Amino acid sequence: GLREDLIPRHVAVIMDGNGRWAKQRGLVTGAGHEAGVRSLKEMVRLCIQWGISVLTVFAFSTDNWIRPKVEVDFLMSLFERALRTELEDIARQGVRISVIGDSSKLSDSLLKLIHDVEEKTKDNSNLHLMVAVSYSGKYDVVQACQSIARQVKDGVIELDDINESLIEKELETKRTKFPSPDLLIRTSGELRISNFLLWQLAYTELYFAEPLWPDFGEEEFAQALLSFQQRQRRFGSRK
Ligand SMILES: CC(C)CCOP(=O)(O)OP(=O)(O)O
Ligand SMILES: [Mg+2]
Repeated sequence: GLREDLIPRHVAVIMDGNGRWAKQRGLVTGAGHEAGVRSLKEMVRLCIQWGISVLTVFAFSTDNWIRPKVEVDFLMSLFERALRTELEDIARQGVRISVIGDSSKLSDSLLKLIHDVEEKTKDNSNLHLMVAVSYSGKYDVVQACQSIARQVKDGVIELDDINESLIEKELETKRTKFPSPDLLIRTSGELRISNFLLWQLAYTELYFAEPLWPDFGEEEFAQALLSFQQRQRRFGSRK
């Protein structure tokens, strides 16, 4: 069974397979995304139950903007609907929500809602849920570089001040206690990172699961954690 002392502090999830899940059932893609929201709610409940501190989920990539407009519009309205309907539950569960990603492409109403939810939940300490929307690992590194270059240009820092910890202070994950995921889970059998967190995944244990995201529940999550607990993490050393 799961060992309390070997629970990962930060779990990252690439929630993949919503479209295939809907197709298998002869449903429209949107039904798959709605099932995906239900799956995320269950994952949040389990993270709190098992004492995981940070959960970062890939909800929409900068590369997803090229999907059909009808699907992009549906997903953006689903994010808004989910935030509004779940806000009470999230607050009651003591979940802090942060949204990371390139907000320049999001609607004003979604941006305002995100700001309100982040403000309202900023002191919650049960689980820090970071939702990556219009996010990509390369975007994250670029925005960090731009911020650091601006500080050098403005004379705020010297070139010699640029090091790994300064970059980590500029990445979008700067807002969380444990920025580097201990475990990354990707569902639906795809074996790739797809421009999710990049810098932060340097020593993350990778776990690929066959089930489609809407079918990834308590049993599947427990299996992923069990696999994590059986790994010997060396961080480059010789053991
Ligand atoms: C936007 C993202 C969370 C949706 C993940 O599922 P998906 O639409 O990529 O599903 P498929 O890979 O089955 O098409
Ligand atoms: Mg996919």
